[in-house]
Amino acid sequence: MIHSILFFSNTIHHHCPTHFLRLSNSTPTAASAAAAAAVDNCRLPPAITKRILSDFACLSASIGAQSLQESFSWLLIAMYVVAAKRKFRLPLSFAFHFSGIVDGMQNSGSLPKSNSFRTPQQALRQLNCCSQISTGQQTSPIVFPEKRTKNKASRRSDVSASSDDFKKAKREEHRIDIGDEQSDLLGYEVISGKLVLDKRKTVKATDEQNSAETAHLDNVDAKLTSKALLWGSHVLRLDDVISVSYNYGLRRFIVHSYPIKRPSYSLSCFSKSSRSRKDFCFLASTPDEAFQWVTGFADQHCFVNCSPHPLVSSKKQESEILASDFSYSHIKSKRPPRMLVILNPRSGRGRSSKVFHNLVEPIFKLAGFKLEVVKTTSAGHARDLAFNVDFSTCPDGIICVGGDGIVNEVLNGLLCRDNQKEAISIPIGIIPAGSDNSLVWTVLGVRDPVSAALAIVKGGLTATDVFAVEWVQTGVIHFGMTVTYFGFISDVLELSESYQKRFGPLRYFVAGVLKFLCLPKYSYQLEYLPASREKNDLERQALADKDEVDMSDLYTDVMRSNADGIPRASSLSSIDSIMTPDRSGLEMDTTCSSTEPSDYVRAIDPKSKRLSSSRSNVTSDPEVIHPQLPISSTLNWPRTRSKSRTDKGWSGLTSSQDPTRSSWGNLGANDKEDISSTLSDPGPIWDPEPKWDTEPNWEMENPIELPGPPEDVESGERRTSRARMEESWVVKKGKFLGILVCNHSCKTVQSLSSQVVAPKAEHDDNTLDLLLVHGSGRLRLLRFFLLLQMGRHLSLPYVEYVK
Ligand SMILES: Nc1ncnc2c1ncn2[C@@H]1O[C@H](COP(=O)(O)OP(=O)(O)OP(=O)(O)O)[C@@H](O)[C@H]1O
Repeated sequence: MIHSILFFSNTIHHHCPTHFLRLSNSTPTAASAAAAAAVDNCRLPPAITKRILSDFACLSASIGAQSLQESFSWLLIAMYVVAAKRKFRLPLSFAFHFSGIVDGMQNSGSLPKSNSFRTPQQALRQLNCCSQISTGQQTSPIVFPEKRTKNKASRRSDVSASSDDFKKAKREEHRIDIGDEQSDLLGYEVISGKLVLDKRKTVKATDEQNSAETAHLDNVDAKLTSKALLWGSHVLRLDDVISVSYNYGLRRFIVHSYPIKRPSYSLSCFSKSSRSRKDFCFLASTPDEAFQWVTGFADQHCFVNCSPHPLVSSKKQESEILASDFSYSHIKSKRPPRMLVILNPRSGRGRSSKVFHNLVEPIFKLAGFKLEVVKTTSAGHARDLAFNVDFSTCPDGIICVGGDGIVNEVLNGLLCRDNQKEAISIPIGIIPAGSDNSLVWTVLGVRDPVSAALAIVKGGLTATDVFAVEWVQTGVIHFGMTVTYFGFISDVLELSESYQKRFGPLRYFVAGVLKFLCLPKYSYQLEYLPASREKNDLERQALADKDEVDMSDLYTDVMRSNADGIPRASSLSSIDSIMTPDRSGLEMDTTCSSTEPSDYVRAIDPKSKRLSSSRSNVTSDPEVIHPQLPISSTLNWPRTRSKSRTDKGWSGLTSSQDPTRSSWGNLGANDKEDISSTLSDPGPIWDPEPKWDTEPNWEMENPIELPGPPEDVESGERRTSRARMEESWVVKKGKFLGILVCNHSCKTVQSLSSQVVAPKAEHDDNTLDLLLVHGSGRLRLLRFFLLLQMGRHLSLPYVEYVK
């Protein structure tokens, strides 16, 4: 609405200058005074009121108005424009509320009597008409694009509407026009006609056959577009629709939705907007039209829960019904997805089960999901489940209900499987029900379980980089998607494990205080490869050389391979790239080690150094940066995005290259909860297309590039490129309070403001962002954490940020 009004005002400005001249004989002072009084009556926030009046002053000065009523129309437009700019929500009904205020003022004598107040839509329509005349073109964006599906409903209802209906429709006409003005935001029209919104709580199946029962109900113009259902002044976005319930042969169908409910302005400081279930029961004019409406929803990828006619069970009537009402073909709805739900009952202080069963499960049920729910019994259970699950039982994905820890376990379980190729393509859905849900908040901008469930129902995939951390002593690899720490935070997380039973979620605080009181000095040598443009170019070149196809291509392929065109099941995230352990581990200590940028970070503390059997040269100067060539030229070739090779070859290689290490599938004791749990980042853009229902075809050539050994034969050109990349390695040695390696910007979940830890980091940019907190001492540490809370930590002179 708001945007379309902005759009309209632009249209007016561009196409209708003569019209403005015609209106320029107004009385600005009287109009301003009346406007001030009317706006005041609306009780909007003072800042917005002020802005509206100043915008109105400019507007009326530039266009003028023939009458006070004209002025009010412009004033109302100014209100919507200001509200749009300020992201303040004026509901669609506000125009009517405002006109009521003006009428009230007129009746009470505070404004001169006038003809009926024109809504801005009417004013706009008039102006727009002029613009069309003056330009001689059809410029109005009001009109929906050509109907894609001609339907009987609209035509027939037009013809068959009774005169009463017609009068009612007339009454409602101005309302539906509001929806019309949003047409640019609402996509193309699928079907339109008359519908009755039935608000009766209990309705017998036979009631609707009796037209007397529904005669008193209002018949309104309704329209289903590719993005919303509109009726009267209501707009229901299809993104908020879960499913449609429908009985063949009836006029009635129910639209199940979870629209966002925003708190009223006065309460907006205290309560957040939330989603809650709303079912809208509609009656079409005929069963035939109802069928078409429901088919329209199915065409827009809404799940349709079709049932037989309620009387079909009654044998006596069956033949009659079949003869009269069941001449319909079946509605082709999307295939209900099958998923595994892994629920950590301990998450979120034991509230996760309640969250799932009360809030989330009903949504999945409405959407027809077939779920197998498994509750974890201990730490590590989720990883075992993901490691062992037969994908044919959950082809559409795994939903994690809990905090970041459970997601990380599932990720690690999947990536440790023999069939990684298939495993990394299994979508992971996340229902935030833990005490820390930074990943889903970070990557999708979703914090509440209902929105997360809705996002899963709607489909779409978000590709996410995955990094690997390797314990050099044991060779254990741990995967993560958020952040990995060295130094103080790492120690706190480790210590907190031992307080899990005693302190529960408070354990982080207890461990933090204890560690702070006996803060050690952390010395590290750190090696990293800064992400430079040159390096990125080289990498891109290398990838192009290798004819690389990434994950998104895979899903595109899957989409294309879908025979019936219904999109595939999806989830909140999928694993886009995997870091490989460095095969040259015999020569050096690495924490991450493929040539993905994330593996361009290595750090070693003295303890690791002692334990490590092999070590590259260490520089003696603590803060000296110098180029180094730490990697043998054949062993560190970009692998994650290169041509695929067999799964076994990949995991087998690690052990064959380095007998001291276990394979990738090592489910070692060092695997613990993702230490990303305190941090997150703002979400990416969803893949706009839902991807339900496409069968993955694992037999086809899988374009996912799994990590693998480098090509044996390399061109001289490539070798040169790599040598140049390796030359840029930076080595830092000294004391660090902490080293944070972030895969995304890490918005802190707890904070009210939206400051982030690593502002330049993104979840899918093939780089990791390093935050180096140099030095030692409690005061420094305290300052760092205090400024982190305010988002100003990067201003500290001892904090270094490297991409
Ligand atoms: N049934 C269980 N009993 C005990 N621990 C479990 C169980 N299931 C999973 N866990 C462990 O609990 C850890 C934390 O789980 P999760 O992140 O889902 O919840 P949370 O509420 O965010 O956790 P936190 O306790 O960190 O606040 C996981 O890493 C997992 O290893």
